[in-house]
Amino acid sequence: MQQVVQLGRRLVTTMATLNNPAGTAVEVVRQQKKALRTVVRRELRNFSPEAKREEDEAIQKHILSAEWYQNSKRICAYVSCASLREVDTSHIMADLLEKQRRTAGMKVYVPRIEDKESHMRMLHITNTDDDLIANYMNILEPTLLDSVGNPREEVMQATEPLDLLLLPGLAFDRKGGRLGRGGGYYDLFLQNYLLLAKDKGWKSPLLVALSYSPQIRDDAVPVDATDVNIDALVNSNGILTFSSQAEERISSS
Ligand SMILES: Nc1nc2c(c(=O)[nH]1)N(C=O)[C@@H](CNc1ccc(C(=O)N[C@@H](CCC(=O)O)C(=O)O)cc1)CN2
Ligand SMILES: Nc1ncnc2c1ncn2[C@@H]1O[C@H](COP(=O)(O)OP(=O)(O)OP(=O)(O)O)[C@@H](O)[C@H]1O
Repeated sequence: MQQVVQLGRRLVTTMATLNNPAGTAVEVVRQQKKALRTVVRRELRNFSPEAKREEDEAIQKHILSAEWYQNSKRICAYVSCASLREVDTSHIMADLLEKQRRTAGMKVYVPRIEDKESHMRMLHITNTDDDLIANYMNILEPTLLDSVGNPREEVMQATEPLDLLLLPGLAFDRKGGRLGRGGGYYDLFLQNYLLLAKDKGWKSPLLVALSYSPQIRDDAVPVDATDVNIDALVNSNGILTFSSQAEERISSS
């Protein structure tokens, strides 16, 4: 029965792509993304804990000492999840929250997923002890209300622009292409935020991802029209820049 259903599905897909040539390319990219995710997940599982620890330290050290990071006041970061084998952000989060306590105008936001349709909000937090709670995937996310019961400020409603976004991801190429985990959360958020920034006449935030060495691919990662390129990629050897904005803000600092 299962086989019949699968055959049926394959036939529907084949017919859809025959009738719609544009659908072919979309489906090919979707399959390429799926295949690359499988390869990179496997490589990350085989990446030794020692190598991981070493790269975690080097990547965070690089960011913490960079001027483009130190000069940013309004920042979105991700709360790293060990079971997803993500580059650790605990030192960065601690630094950001400590600086936020003593710097007027500094704001730190982290993601909270809203539903399974790629909606995610970036909410303001002040600490990692009381403000975060594990979601169904065991990722720590902000609670909806702060400690006194007020709704948290969110990036899409803020009156000032973001300077910097630190992004997770599964695979990256050497030209700014980024492959996420397949939820489309960051792509949709970035699309909406970049539209808002344009509308308000704000300059775009710097989009910087963090990556272990097996996640950097020599071949281009598969992308489609909804994927947003990153400006720069921090790895254990330093930073790779991909855009003129990154060259201006990073290379010169
Ligand atoms: N730390 C962190 N926070 C984040 C993200 C992230 O990638 N990292 N997100 C970025 O979008 C959003 C959460 N989205 C996610 C979407 C899919 C998977 C995922 O596929 N996880 C497993 C497999 C599936 C599962 O357990 O259900 C995996 O990748 O192995 C994880 C997070 C918002 N917060
Ligand atoms: N801007 C968008 N608007 C609507 N849907 C989107 C948008 N971006 C991505 N999606 C949807 O999300 C799903 C996953 O997309 P994709 O595989 O590119 O995600 P990803 O890059 O791995 O995830 P993420 O952006 O969270 O890192 C796709 O079905 C896609 O259509």
